[in-house]
Amino acid sequence: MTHSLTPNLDRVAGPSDLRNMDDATLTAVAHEVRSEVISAVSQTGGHLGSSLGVVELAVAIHAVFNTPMDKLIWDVGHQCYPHKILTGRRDRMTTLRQKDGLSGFTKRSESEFDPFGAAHSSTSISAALGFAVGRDMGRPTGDAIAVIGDGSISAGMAYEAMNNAGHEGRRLFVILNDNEMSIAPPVGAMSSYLSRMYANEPLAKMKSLAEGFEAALPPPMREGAKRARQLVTGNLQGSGTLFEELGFEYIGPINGHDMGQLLPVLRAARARATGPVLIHCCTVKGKGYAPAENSADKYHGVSKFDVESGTQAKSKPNAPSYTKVFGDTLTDEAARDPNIVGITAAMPGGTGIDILAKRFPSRVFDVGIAEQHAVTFAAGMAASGLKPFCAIYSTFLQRGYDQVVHDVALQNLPVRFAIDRAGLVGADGATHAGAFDVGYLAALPNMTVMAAADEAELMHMVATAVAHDSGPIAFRYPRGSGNGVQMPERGEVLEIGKGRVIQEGSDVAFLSFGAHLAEVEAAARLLEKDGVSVTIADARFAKPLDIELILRLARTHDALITIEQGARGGFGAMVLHELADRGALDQGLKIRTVTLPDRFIDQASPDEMYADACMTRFDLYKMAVALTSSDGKVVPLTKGA
Ligand SMILES: Cc1ncc(C[n+]2csc(CCOP(=O)(O)OP(=O)(O)O)c2C)c(N)n1
Ligand SMILES: CC(=O)[C@@H](O)[C@H](O)COP(=O)(O)O
Ligand SMILES: [Mg+2]
Repeated sequence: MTHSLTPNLDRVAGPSDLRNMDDATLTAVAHEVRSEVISAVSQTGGHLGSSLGVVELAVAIHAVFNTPMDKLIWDVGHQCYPHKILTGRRDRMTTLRQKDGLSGFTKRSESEFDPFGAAHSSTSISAALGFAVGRDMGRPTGDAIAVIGDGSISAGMAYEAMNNAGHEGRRLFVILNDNEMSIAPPVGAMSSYLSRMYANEPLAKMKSLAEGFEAALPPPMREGAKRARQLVTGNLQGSGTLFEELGFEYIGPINGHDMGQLLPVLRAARARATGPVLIHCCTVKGKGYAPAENSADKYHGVSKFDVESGTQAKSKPNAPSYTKVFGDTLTDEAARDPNIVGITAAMPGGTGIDILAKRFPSRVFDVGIAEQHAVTFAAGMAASGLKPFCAIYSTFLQRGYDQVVHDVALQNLPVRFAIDRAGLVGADGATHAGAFDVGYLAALPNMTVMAAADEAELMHMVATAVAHDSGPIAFRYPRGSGNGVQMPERGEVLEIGKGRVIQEGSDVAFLSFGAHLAEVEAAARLLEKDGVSVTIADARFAKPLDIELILRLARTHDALITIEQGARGGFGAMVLHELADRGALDQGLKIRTVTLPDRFIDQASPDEMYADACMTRFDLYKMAVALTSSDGKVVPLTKGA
């Protein structure tokens, strides 16, 4: 007879089962959930460290609150793996972040236990407050609980929400999961403030509990709470934390791995709260798995790994990553130009800004998860005469859009936007797909927008951005490694608004913008086998466009196809506007725009996602054949269907 390694977890089909368990069994369940998370992520890769840090929290919250009637909202959602295991998705954990599998984040369409989707940070308190208002206005919904990390609570949205929640005074629970880590070590005054809050206090003590909460706690904790409050505030009224000033009842700090603290505190809070409550839990990122706890990044995001040793299976790339090429090139440029500075919003490693920071630490600014501030901060620097490189992933820059419009473009300030993770990124799925930046940037007066076709082009674009002092400029490049092309010694300054012709043909012209060029070249090889003569051009710029080149391609070919790794409303749309305005579409030109479809694409490998988007070489080939065939029959792509 075989014994299950998870006898207690095996009894949990859903959170309601937790509510019939005693505290010791809940502790045992947490232990088993932790091994289950490690085992699943070792096979799939994913956000391990953050998930390991909230195992006890997930068990305790589901045991105390009445989910799914009560709405549990995980900020970012990257720590939701224990929650998924406990909410009926245990048997699908090895499909995490894969095509047709479980999302790596919370997702409304996936489970009734995911009341609000996430992946971008700092939205949970706003959403929870929305649910609280819904409840108070008679909607069939219970309590609202937001769990937010110390990194994510540094963002403006979280304060906007707390400011509003304190004013509303509605019953609402915010659990601050404070592990003293963002992706990188957290930065900023808020992070220092949180550290000070528990630096001198044993975790078991309560700093400031209202009388009602204290009374509801078991006697030893009640005494500890009172004592701690007196110690810190000198009186029993005990106000003074930032959260209290914002109108929250503050409970904590407590040890977020000790069920003996978590369960009574949550029960007391649930029994007594009348307004917004903030429960400050101290946790350890990577808790319970030594390789994670001991690593510098706490295994924030890992690839598949060997559980015994913690060694991750990382394939050796044939070419440097775009991120590294950007970081190295910017550092070389910065060595020549002391006005260059770098800005990142909590992603120093992800953006390659850490390379610049290593060489010129005083010229790099990590502002925390604060993209809006990052953009306006960069605008101020540009106004002062510096050359700021604001390096932000395409999707996260969405959060700073008004700042790009109002503070940068409108004032024509030369902020350089280095837009990493452009296009489809794979396992993080739709929330992280860099689909919209070309559309939202190219729409802006004064803005110059470039996309790198390969890593050498990226070097040229960094050099071009350094030289371009007359207004804002952006360049985009994808996640992952380059194509292994020959790299120049140094990037060349490109002529603004000029594309390049890769090969001349006569039947069909592919006008590519950005990193899909290699796929376009592969399509051209297929077409040439069929005797179709193909021109390939790399537009380099979506704004300003190389009108001369585009008009020539339109005049001299039967068909023109634009290609970009972005949504509709981007490069292709800019080309169509220009051609239409110049009357070039009046003569029956066959033109098609290959873009991402008008729908969100779920997680899969980038190749699978581009196949789903009908953007493979075979799709391009079929489109070109249809456009150039003598009967003129067009085979429409199925995108958007
Ligand atoms: C708007 C936005 N910017 C950046 C990120 C990238 N990001 C994901 S998790 C994370 C760190 C979050 O830290 P914290 O909230 O403390 O959670 P922890 O990983 O420590 O559990 C960052 C910067 C994001 N998801 N959303
Ligand atoms: C949750 C989150 O937003 C980040 O951790 C993100 O998953 C990082 O993505 P990269 O792996 O592309 O840096
Ligand atoms: Mg953290």
